[in-house]
Amino acid sequence: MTTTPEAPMPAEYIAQQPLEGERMNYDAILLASFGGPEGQDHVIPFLRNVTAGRGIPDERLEEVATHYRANGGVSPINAQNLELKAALEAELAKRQIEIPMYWGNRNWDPYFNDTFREMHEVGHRKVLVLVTSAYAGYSSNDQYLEDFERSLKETGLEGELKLVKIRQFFYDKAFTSPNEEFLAAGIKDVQSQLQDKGKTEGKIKVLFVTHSIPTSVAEAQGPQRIKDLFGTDVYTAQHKAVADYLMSAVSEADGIDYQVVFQSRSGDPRTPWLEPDINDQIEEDAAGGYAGVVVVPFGFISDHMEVIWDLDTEAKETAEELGLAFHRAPTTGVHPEFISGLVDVMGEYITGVNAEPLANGEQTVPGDWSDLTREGGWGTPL
Ligand SMILES: CC1=C(CCC(=O)O)c2cc3nc(cc4[nH]c(cc5[nH]c(cc1n2)c(C)c5CCC(=O)O)c(CCC(=O)O)c4C)C(CCC(=O)O)=C3C
Ligand SMILES: [Fe+2]
Repeated sequence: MTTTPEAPMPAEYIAQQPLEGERMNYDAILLASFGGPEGQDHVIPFLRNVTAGRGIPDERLEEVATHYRANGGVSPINAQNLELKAALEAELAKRQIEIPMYWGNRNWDPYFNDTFREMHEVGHRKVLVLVTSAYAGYSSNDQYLEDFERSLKETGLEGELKLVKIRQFFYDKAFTSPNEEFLAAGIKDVQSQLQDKGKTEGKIKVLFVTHSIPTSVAEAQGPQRIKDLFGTDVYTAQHKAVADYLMSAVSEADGIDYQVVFQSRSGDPRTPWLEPDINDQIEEDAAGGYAGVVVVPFGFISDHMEVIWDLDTEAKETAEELGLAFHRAPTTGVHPEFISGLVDVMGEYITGVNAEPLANGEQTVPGDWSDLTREGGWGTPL
C-alpha cells in the first residue's frame, strides 16, 4: 500500500497572520444555543425559562417534562454543543485562526449573562456569534438577538461588548452535504428493510421534518418576495427549498416521493401551528399505500431531546404500529463537512490583513436568501 503525503492546506484555509501590532477584527467567538436541563431538579425551572411569558399551558409543560424525566432529567443538547465547540476549535486551530471560543445559552447554565461577563473580564470586546440554528425565523434568529440585547443591558455591557451574529446557513454546503449523505443512506436502509420483508415493490416516502411554529409567527416573517416565489410562508419556504435541493442532489432519491412535515407543536391547542404533524402524515401515508418512511430531521443540527423523543419514540412507534418500515436519519452534529463548512461561513466575517475574509461558505440551495429576517439581523460585520 502506498501512503499519500499529506495534502497541502488550500491557501484560503490559512489565516493570514495579522501584521505586527495589528489585531484580527474579532477577539472571541460565542457558540450560542438553547441550553437544556442536567438533572431531574432542573427540568421544571428549565421549562419555565423556555416558555416565560408565552402562554404555554401547564398540561403541555407537564407532558414535555416527562420526555426529559424519561432521560434522567438530562437533555443531550449541552453535551452535543460542547462536542460541536471542540470540533470547531480544532478546525479553527488547523487553519491557524487563533480566536478563543466561548459557550452560552438562552435557557440554561451557562447563561448569556455569565458568558458575556466572563468574556468581558478577560478583555474581549468584539465577539462573533454562531447560533446553533440553521434557518431564519423568530425562534432561531430574532429571539436570540432579543436575548443578547437583554443580557447586554442586564450585565451593563452595552457598548462594551460588540456582538455580530453570523448569518443562517441552511443553504450552505456545510449543511446540505451531510444531509445528502444521510438521505441516501436512509433510502437504502428502508429499501433493504422492505427487501427483507419481501416487499420489494413497496413505495417509500421521505419525510423532511422540522419544528412547527404558530402559523401567525410564520406569516409575520418577510420578505414578500419569497412568499410569492414559493406560495407559502418564509419559514416553510426555506425548508421546501432545502428538501427540493436534497432530493435533486441524491441519485438514490430519483422517483421517490417526499414532503416537508412538522413536529413538536406546542401552545394552546386552539392556536393554529404549521401542519401536517409527522404522526398524522405517517398515518395518511400508510393509508395511501406507502410501505416505508425515511425521516430526515433537517430542521435541527443535533439529536437533542425533541429529536430523540418526538421522532425516535413517537414517530417510530406510529410507523411500527402501522407496519411501515422506518428510518430516522441523523442530524449534522459534528460531521466533518459540517464543521469545516461552518468554519468557512465564520471565515466570511473574520478578516486578516488587507481586510480580506478568511473563507467563504459555498451556497448549494439555489435562491437569494440574503434578506430573510429583521433588518440588521445578522449584524454588520466589524
Ligand atoms: C423553531 C424552533 C426550533 C428550531 C430552531 C432551533 O434549533 O433553534 C426549536 C428548537 C428547540 N426547542 C427546544 C425545546 C423546547 N422548545 C419549546 C417550545 C417552543 N419551541 C418553538 C420553536 C422552536 N424550537 C416554539 C415556537 C415553542 C413555543 C414556546 C416559545 O415560543 O418559546 C419548549 C417548551 C415546551 C414545549 O412547548 O414544547 C421546549 C422544551 C430545544 C431543546 C431540546 C433539548 O432540550 O434537547 C431546541 C433545540
Ligand atoms: Fe422548541
